[in-house]
Amino acid sequence: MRLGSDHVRVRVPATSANLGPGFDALGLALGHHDEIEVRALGSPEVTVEVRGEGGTDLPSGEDHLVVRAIRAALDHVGAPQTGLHLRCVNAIPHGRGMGSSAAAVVAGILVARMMIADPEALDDAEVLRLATAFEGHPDNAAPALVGGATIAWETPTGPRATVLPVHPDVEPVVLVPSVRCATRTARGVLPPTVPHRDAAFTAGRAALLVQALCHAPELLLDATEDRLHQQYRTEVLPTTSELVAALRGVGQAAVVSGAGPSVLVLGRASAGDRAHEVRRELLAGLVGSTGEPAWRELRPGVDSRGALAERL
Ligand SMILES: Nc1ncnc2c1ncn2[C@@H]1O[C@H](COP(=O)(O)OP(=O)(O)OP(=O)(O)O)[C@@H](O)[C@H]1O
Ligand SMILES: N[C@@H](CCO)C(=O)O
Repeated sequence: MRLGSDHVRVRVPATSANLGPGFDALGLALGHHDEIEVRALGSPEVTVEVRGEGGTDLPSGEDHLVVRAIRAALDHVGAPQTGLHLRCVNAIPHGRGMGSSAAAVVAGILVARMMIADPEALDDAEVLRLATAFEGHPDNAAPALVGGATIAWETPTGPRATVLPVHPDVEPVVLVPSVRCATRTARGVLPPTVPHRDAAFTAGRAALLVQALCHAPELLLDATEDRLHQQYRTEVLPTTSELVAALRGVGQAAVVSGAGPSVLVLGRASAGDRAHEVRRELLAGLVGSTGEPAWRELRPGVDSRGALAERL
């Protein structure tokens, strides 16, 4: 496979995985994006400029996650490697449960798709397969790639995903703390097995959640109950767990966003500003050690387009 373009741009959304009971399966694309512009260089060097999230703490060479994903995708289709210059404008917070790593990986693979002469060699099925190999699970990569709410699952021939028609009244709200928690840490506290009754309870809620998201948002509070992962994560996400419980106590469909520590509320646009006021009051009580606000609220909307890539 030869290269066909030396200058490409990709825009990729944040995502919230699990949505409560859909552990490693359900995900939702959010209207909050990273943008990456890449030029192939004649020389073998790699340079990375980052503005926004991660601007001071990401690697600036071959170890950068987007570069690693580009390299893996070029190798996958037998394309030659090349020097690269990346300009990243990052809005997705890192280590907060908003799918930053999946966004970086999907972006890198789509950069490779746009750079090669035959982009069909990296169709969506291949992109999801490669991204899942990086991530270990497809629940963030699927909505980052195709947008909207997705159910992703693994098969012997690779991961697959299907898009759900989200009811227009469903309004995602993300409460983002200033602290991070690595996904590896939040997966490390999960038990190897769970009681059968908890698995059965959660399977029923995951099925109900599909109906609630698509047709019956009034069921979202019941439908977002989970017994597979959130209770175990309290150990590493104590404030997140308290906030989820407090919000659920006042009728808001709050869950841990991805592996945390952010909280996702599946709100309703028709509910007006009262729900926002309740969240503002709860968050006002959560301040950092120096008195600064420790949490912020994002109302990003659902991204229904997924990642966009173009040759420049
Ligand atoms: N845009 C990016 N460019 C380079 N590396 C990134 C980028 N975004 C994330 N990363 C890497 O991924 C790490 C965060 O990944 P992690 O899986 O822990 O959290 P997350 O993806 O933000 O959350 P979650 O998977 O729970 O939604 C960062 O610390 C950084 O190393
Ligand atoms: N399903 C994953 C999402 C975060 O990558 C988890 O909860 O660990």
